[in-house]
Amino acid sequence: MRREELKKGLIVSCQATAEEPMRGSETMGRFALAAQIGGAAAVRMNGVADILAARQLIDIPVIGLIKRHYAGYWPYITPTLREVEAVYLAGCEMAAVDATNQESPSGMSPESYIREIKKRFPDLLLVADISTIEEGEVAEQAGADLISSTLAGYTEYTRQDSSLIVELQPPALELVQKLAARVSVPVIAEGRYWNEVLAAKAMEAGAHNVVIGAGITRPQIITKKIVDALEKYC
Ligand SMILES: CC(=O)N[C@H](C=O)[C@@H](O)[C@H](O)[C@H](O)COP(=O)(O)O
Repeated sequence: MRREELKKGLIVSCQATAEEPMRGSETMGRFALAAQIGGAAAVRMNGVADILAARQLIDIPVIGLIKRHYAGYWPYITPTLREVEAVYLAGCEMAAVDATNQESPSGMSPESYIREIKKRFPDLLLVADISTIEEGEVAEQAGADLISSTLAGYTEYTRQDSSLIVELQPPALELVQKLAARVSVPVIAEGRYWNEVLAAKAMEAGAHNVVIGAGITRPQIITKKIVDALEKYC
């Protein structure tokens, strides 16, 4: 797939951790199908089983990733070449990888990690998941095809000093705006965009795409947000 073929607009992240009630590849595949029916430009899926389940049902592009924790390391989104290869072999057009400055189990800097992935998998579109503008610029120079704000607010150096848990903080819209002005590759706004209002703001800020995950595919969180909003009436 060529980068120009990715339609602008919404990408739906269909992910659930082992503790979540929607966990199950069949369910994730169905979320992906619902996203396609609703008109999403692409989906973002974690793990080979979920990717394959989606692949059977949809023909829009799949951004694959594998979340894996290596002891002693923080990066966990497709952190080594082994996970990139698995995503590639599962048939994804695109792969999302950690491109932050935190020490990685790959043993490589973000720059050499991206260069190595592009060398080994030249036809895989590479989405660099970053947390700062500088990381985005380095990722572009190294050859990333798209830059996503996925990890803004999640790295040690971007965590906000707030009593709110990070998932409930506002999205990093300013970062998206600055990044879109600084890099020439498409920017994806991702992380804490809950609805169409925030998604539209991301597009106005210059994003090519906006990813919504929890706001569509984590019903227990959607429920809790609404329950909390109604608390004063109950
Ligand atoms: C930080 C991290 O691990 N983000 C993950 C990246 O793949 C997913 O858990 C998020 O759901 C995704 O980025 C979409 O974000 P949100 O669910 O906030 O719309």
